[in-house]
Amino acid sequence: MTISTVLTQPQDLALLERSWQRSRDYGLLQAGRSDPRCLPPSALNQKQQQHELLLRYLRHSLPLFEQLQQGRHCRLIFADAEGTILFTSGDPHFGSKAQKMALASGASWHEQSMGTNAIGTALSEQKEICILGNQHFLAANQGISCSASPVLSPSGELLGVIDISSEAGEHGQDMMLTARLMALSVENALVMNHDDTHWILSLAPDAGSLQQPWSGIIALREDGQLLGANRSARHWLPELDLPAMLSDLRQGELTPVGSGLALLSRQPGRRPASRPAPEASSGLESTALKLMARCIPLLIQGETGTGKDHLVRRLHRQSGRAQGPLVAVNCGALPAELLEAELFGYLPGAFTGGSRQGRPGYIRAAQGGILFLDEIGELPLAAQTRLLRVLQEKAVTPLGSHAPEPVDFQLVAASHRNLAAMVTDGGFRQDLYFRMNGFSLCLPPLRDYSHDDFVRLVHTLLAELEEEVALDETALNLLGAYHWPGNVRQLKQVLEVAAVLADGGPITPAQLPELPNFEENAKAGPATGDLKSLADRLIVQTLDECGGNVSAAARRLKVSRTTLYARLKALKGN
Ligand SMILES: Nc1ncnc2c1ncn2[C@@H]1O[C@H](COP(=O)(O)OP(=O)(O)OP(=O)(O)O)[C@@H](O)[C@H]1O
Repeated sequence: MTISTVLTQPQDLALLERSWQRSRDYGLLQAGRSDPRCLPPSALNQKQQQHELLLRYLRHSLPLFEQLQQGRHCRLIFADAEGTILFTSGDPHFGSKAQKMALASGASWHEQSMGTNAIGTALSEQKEICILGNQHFLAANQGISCSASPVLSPSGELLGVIDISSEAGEHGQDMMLTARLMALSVENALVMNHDDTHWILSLAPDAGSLQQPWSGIIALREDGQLLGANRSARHWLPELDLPAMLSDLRQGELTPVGSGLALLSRQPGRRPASRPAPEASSGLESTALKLMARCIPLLIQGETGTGKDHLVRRLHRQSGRAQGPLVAVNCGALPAELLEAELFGYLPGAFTGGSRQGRPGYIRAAQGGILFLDEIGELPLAAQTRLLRVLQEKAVTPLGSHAPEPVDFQLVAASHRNLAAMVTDGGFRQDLYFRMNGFSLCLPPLRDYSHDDFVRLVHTLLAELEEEVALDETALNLLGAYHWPGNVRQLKQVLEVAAVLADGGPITPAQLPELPNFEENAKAGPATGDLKSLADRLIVQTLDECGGNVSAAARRLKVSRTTLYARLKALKGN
């Protein structure tokens, strides 16, 4: 996707008219209520997890927002590509009570439910947009003004928008610029911190613009393979021979390239290449890669948080299609009525409410790369039939067209649902199931990991943390005894929290956060329960074995005496 960086003026009447027309076609009434659809907390949490890196970088850029909008009554919002708000910050007093609720996390600002608005319209038009007061379609939203700027992934997919909303009369043009700067800084952080990044190539027309948020950034692997680029660098890519440049360029020296300048630097804090890669291929992965080389579809099954998405990204990086796009589509997150249009694309005017230019669709966007259909079990039957035809004919016919267009992509599908059972129940087409299930991988839940695999994963996750941190054996054993209903996602979060609490020292049982005890899923045996009660049992047992000597027990537990006394006091209190 390319984005115009020219500020879209509010008087872009053609764009507004298109959006108002779509709002009417969605059946909305101007005088209607502004009640956004709201996600339940579990679904919101899942979406926030999917964007956890992006949200982390957004939080890191908050000082920029605060500095630029100091004292203004406005809110900063991030909404994902479906228009769902995943993050808000800024003036908590801005807006009426209703507006506060409508601008809260979980609310959807897709045009379909909210009509013309900066978030939904920026997503539909895929460009920066400012919607002022009465330019909103719903009268109920006309008290606010908003500016939204799209955020792209390192491979150019639309991830969502950053929006700044204020009272209608208090909206300055600088808010659009702030939203754009925030979007650029988040995009740049995503490119620079791409897993595996060893080299950063900065590009700009002159030395003064180098390393500004709007200059080009390309992330490269140790061997010069492209990992990602920000939106400015994408214009330069066609004229660059990256591996050759990597051998010619000297680190830290400004070098003329085409009509501009390039600066090569090593990613700060990048660990030496000799350190084993945390994602060394397992036997299963190398089998999957061999099959992918023959374009055989893969089906990945596993509970939530077991690492399906992570695996697909690893496979993409190691596959012959690494230079091609990885287009990830969550079939469960797209509204059913939009799914076919988004997946298969459509011609201009194919249906009322569609973008005037038509859309290529995700399948064509995956040309030469991988199409990852997550939650494939949520695909409606009509879309299943269409997808089957695409796989059989290796061609896609966009909505409104009769001319099939050849496509070449690797299909990887994933589901946490039992698809075979869905086939039996008639919820999933059997022929599609067989067609896309060339090879099936099942990712085990964390509770079924062997001790060695669990320890290996813990070390991989620790190695990914920003700061190096050690984990003592008692804490490791406690973690191993827990049943991890949220799988790798949950373990990763626990380690992140514990690392912060450890504050530079090793993680000991004292730093492990309290975890929910979903007993029904717990491992059998005496070592079940939440971490806190496991830790308490261990403390009592150790103290017993040390004959009540607190100093000896603290030494054995590898915690300070003060920590042990504090735990004992809390235990007594209970
Ligand atoms: N092998 C791994 N190494 C390091 N991190 C991992 C690994 N597997 C998963 N993760 C991390 O765990 C979290 C959850 O993984 P992921 O999103 O891939 O799970 P999922 O099975 O796709 O979940 P869902 O079904 O809920 O979408 C992510 O933050 C991911 O980076």
